[in-house]
Parts: sequence; structure tokens; C-alpha cells
Amino acid sequence: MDDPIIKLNNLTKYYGSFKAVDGLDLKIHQGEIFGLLGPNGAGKTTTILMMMGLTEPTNGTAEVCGVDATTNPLAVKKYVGYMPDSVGFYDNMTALENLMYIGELNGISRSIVKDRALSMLETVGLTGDAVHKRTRAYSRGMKQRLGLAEVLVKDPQVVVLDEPTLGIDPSGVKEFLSLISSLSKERGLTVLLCSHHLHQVQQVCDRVGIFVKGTLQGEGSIHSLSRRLFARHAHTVNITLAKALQSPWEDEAALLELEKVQEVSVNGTSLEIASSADITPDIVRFLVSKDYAVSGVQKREYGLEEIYQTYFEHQNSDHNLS
Ligand SMILES: Nc1ncnc2c1ncn2[C@@H]1O[C@H](COP(=O)(O)OP(=O)(O)OP(=O)(O)O)[C@@H](O)[C@H]1O
Repeated sequence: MDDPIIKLNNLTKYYGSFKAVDGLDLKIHQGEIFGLLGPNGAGKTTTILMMMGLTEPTNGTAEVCGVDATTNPLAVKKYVGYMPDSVGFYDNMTALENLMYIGELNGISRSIVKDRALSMLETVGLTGDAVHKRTRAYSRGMKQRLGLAEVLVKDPQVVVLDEPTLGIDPSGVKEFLSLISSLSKERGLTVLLCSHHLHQVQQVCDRVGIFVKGTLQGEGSIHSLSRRLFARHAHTVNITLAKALQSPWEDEAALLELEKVQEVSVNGTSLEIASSADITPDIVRFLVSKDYAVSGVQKREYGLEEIYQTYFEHQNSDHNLS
């Protein structure tokens, strides 16, 4: 595999005697969308600041595009674009003027800055009247798009987005996420997405890292984290019956005797069965053979919400799951 575009090695930061980031090791490859998750104060921002050379690590190294962020912060600045959760513009300038101004500040020559700015506005879906509208009249969603254009106009290889969808309506969120996805696919852009919106992260990220108390508690694709954490109950199926079951349920012991069934829980018309392999057809056959009317069958997937909760609960009990 190619060299990672971001390489964090034993990255550690103390503020006084407080350890905000604790020996972080992480590799992110070009074109990946990586989700940084964690409760408030977990150390995400401090990690990003170190990665961008904006604060010095107490120990360890942060390399971006092969450049050490601590010893060469100016070079790293060229490769990384950062979009904070709240983006600000010159209110009485138009979107195009704002973007051209930022472009020039970043050393883009006058002869090409207008074309570059227009092309970025088009990329983020700001066209027609929006181009020449003063940004004071921009909605939150439009501002986020312009914020992304501002980051892209510098032609970065890595973009860091901090809560980019905060305050945007659901259809705007969907459009913004698909924009991020296509930028990563089409341009090989590497994206670090910090967000507390787990279902959004789940939709768009190739991998996620879960930060708790300055350490990376878990890292991987949602599928691999889910397998690792919920291996004991790799397969869970929820069955809905037409009629509620009595408690205790007379056929529970027989169902538990089916090969690979591990746990059965009964709640009115609902049956939840955990098993070490996918034996949904056997379970349905069993129920039908006993004359139960099955009205619904749903395999349960463990998503990011469950993964996050599991790590978070372990943080509170101070156990490490990795
Ligand atoms: N300049 C600083 N001086 C002292 N402590 C700091 C400083 N910056 C951050 N901290 C502390 O370091 C810890 C990690 O903070 P950080 O901002 O990195 O967390 P975060 O995961 O980004 O949180 P959030 O989700 O709230 O943005 C927190 O306990 C915070 O109070």
C-alpha cells in the first residue's frame, strides 16, 4: 500500500501536568474519509492542531504528506485545509470576491484567481445568483459550501472539517455529505471529519477513530469495529409474531437447543435471537413448525451508535477495549 498521507507516531500533548493526547499512533491513506469521534474534551482538536503544526507535541511526531508538522509547519499549511465549525466571511463582499481575496492571500496569481474561484464555487454547487450575492445574505448551508470552496481554492491534499454540517437542514446535510464523498473519490482528497453526528459519519466515512480521554480506543471500518466488539453476538435476528407470547415461553428451551443459538429474549410479540452464525432460515422453520405466525424478520446490524456507546461506556469504567 502507498505511504500514509497522515502518520501520527506516539503523538502526545500535555497542557501543564494534564495529558490531553496520550501516545497516539494513526495512519491515514490518500483518498480516505476518516471520522474523528469522541466526547467533548477527548483531544480531537489538540490532535488536529498538532497535525497542522499549530501546537507543538510534548512527545512523538505528526507527519503530513511526508513533512514533519512540528519542524516544518509552513510546508504542512500548504497541504492541509481546515474548515472550522463556524466559518466567517467579509459580509459586504460577494462570494466570488471573498474567494478571490482568500486565493490571493494564499499566493494565487491575479491572472488565474478569478477562474480558480469560479471553478471552486461551481464544484461546491454555488452558481448563478449565489456567485455575486453578498455573503451577509447567505444562509448557513450556503456559508458551509463557501467555507469548503475557500478550503479547496488552496488546492490542499488533506481537508479537516470540524462539524461541517452543524445547523444545516437535512437535505442540505445530505448534499454536503455527498459533495465530500465525491471530492474524495474524484480528486483523491483525504478528508478528516470531526463530528458528533454519528449517522452522518457512518454514511460517509471509510474508517473512524474513537477518541476517549486522549487515547484512540478503537479504529477501523464500521464493519470491522462492529465485528470486533460484538463478536459474541455476531448475528442477531428480531422476529415479530402475530400474537404475543406467554411468559415464560414454553418453546424457549427447544429454540435454545437449535445448533448455534446463543441467547433468546422474549418480549410480547417480539423475539430476539443471538447466534454464532446466520441461521435465520432455521429459526423461521422452527417457529413455523410450532405453528407460530411470523409477521416480520429483521437481521440486526450493529452500527456506529452501538460501537460508540460501547467504547464510551468502557471509558467510564476505565477499561481499554483495543
Ligand atoms: N490551551 C489549553 N490549555 C489547557 N488545556 C487545554 C487547552 N486546550 C485544550 N485543553 C484541554 O485538553 C483537553 C482536550 O481538549 P480538545 O479541545 O483537544 O478536545 P476535543 O476532543 O476537541 O473536544 P470538543 O469535542 O469539545 O471540541 C480538554 O480537557 C481541554 O480542556
